[in-house]
Amino acid sequence: MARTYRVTIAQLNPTLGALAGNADKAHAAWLQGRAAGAGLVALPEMFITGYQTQDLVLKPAFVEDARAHIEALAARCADGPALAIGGPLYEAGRLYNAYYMLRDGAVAGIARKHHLPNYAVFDEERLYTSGPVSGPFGMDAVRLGTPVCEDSWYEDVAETMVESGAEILLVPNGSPYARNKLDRRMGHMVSRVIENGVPLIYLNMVGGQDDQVFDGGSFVLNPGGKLAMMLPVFDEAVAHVDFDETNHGWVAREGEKAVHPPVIEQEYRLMVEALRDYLHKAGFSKVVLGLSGGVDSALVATIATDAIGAENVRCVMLPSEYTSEHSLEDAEAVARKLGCRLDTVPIGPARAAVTESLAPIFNGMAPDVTEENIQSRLRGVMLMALSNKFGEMLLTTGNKSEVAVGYATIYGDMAGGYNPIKDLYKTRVFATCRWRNETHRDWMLGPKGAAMPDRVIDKPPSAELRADQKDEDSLPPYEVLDDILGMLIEGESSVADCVEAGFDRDTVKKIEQLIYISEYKRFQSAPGARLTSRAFWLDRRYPIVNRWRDNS
Ligand SMILES: Nc1ncnc2c1ncn2[C@@H]1O[C@H](COP(=O)(O)OP(=O)(O)OC[C@H]2O[C@@H]([n+]3cccc(C(=O)O)c3)[C@H](O)[C@@H]2O)[C@@H](O)[C@H]1O
Ligand SMILES: Nc1ncnc2c1ncn2[C@@H]1O[C@H](COP(=O)(O)OP(=O)(O)OP(=O)(O)O)[C@@H](O)[C@H]1O
Ligand SMILES: NC(=O)CC[C@H](N)C(=O)O
Repeated sequence: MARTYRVTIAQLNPTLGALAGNADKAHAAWLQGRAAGAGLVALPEMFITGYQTQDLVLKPAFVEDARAHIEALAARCADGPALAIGGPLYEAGRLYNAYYMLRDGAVAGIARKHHLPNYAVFDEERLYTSGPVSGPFGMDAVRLGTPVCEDSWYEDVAETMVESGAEILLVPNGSPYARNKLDRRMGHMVSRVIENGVPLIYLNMVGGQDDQVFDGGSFVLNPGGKLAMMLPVFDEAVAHVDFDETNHGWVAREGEKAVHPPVIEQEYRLMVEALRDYLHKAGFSKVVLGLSGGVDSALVATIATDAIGAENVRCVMLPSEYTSEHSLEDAEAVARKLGCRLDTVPIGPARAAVTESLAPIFNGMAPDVTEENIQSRLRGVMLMALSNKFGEMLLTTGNKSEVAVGYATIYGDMAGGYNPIKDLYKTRVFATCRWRNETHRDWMLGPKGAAMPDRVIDKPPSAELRADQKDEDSLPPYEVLDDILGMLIEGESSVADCVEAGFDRDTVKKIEQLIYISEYKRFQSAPGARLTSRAFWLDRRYPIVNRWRDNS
């Protein structure tokens, strides 16, 4: 009689360092798999520790603790299916990124990651030794090869495993979202099944860790590359994959095929998940932010409301003499539509006190950006006071265009613990606001309908730090700025490339200069949700002091 084999895959959200909690999640998935008659329950890469551990994994006590939790999990899961889970392995003076097979109460086998990613946000060569390519795990009915994440982006590991008998490939991943990443993953995995003629399970985790968000989207391919199953993005899911033995080897039965939403929705969801996980995993349940009546803080307030609910979001209007009537009205309208609390804290009296204190030293000097920045810093002082008093994390609101050119006040509006829109260019801020105004999904805790009035989106952006100030007094229009930034940052293009593309050379040189001289601001800035493969922090590491300029 033809045999069948069931693998339960657990697309779950670990918390970095919460070893016992992650083990409990793995155990709960194992119970589901056991109840469903699975032969194996599989979890993603480094699930016991959470991913990415960065240098924490260089601490021997952490690795020993992770190993102890894996062994305890093996004992808990003795009576039922095998359990496969990622974790670190310290062996003969070397550290590996490993995938453990637990069976009959013990560690039955270990695969060691061979290809260590060492680009973008990954530094695995700094942390781990490249392992030898292992042969397959012999399970009850099948032989299973387990290339770990990056291993499956190359031909050799899967090929060697299949040559040594693997009949099914199971790829555990810690693969964070970046724009169009699913196409890249799919391209690599289709190549592996076509080259090797065996089915493949691609298993990713979900959830936010610092700036990165693991987007799930686990899937199953049959030989030839046909999709047999697709799980949703961002949701936790435990699914059963059934394989039938045929004359041509194992074939996965067709199952759920989730259709993933368009990029604008995925990225909005990502910013929501990133913020919620950052707060909850760090032990916060509430936030505070300055709501200016402008579009950036309106979007951040909306993301926060969708992530943790209006009752946990405090908005604060901190007007000065330059705050326009429409800003007051717009801040009020946004908070009302979202259902958030809005407090008003005028900064005039504090500003007068600072001006008076500094007057003897500034005597005879004309006002300049110093006085503008004092206002911004006083807002930071007030907002951090509220944060301290009420235990609400301060959100900062600079979009990627501003962060790129340093258009923000250090220790002023840059004050804050997390920036949900740090990797979202201003032109995308506008598009995202329009999209959210027209769209509501079950996972949004905020209200249906337009939370951001048209005027908030359509008015010319202004910092309102002096009379009649507009962003375009200091910067090119955002459509132009964002295109140039896209070339200089995402594309690493030269100044000559930008001129060739039709941009004015003086404008490009000015933007280049602003990017380089604001490196110190980004170094001191809050982390934020990573959307692209060129987000500020780990993807792009530039020197702070740098006198090179591109004279092309
Ligand atoms: N390489 C370096 N390494 C370390 N520190 C460095 C530095 N270069 C300057 N600095 C320090 O940084 C200071 C200059 O930076 P900073 O004080 O931020 O001042 P700055 O960048 O000159 O001014 C802030 C700009 O952001 C604009 N803006 C836009 C949007 C919103 C807001 C807002 O506040 O709401 C502001 C504002 O209109 C103004 O043009 C220097 O005085 C110096 O202390
Ligand atoms: N009057 C204000 N009341 C409350 N917060 C303010 C006020 N002005 C500025 N802020 C805070 O400082 C941030 C930067 O402000 P600013 O208005 O200068 O720049 P922006 O990038 O155009 O942001 P926004 O689009 O939110 O106005 C705002 O997003 C907000 O969090
Ligand atoms: N965990 C990993 O090996 C990450 C690198 C991997 N290729 C990715 O999906 O981004």
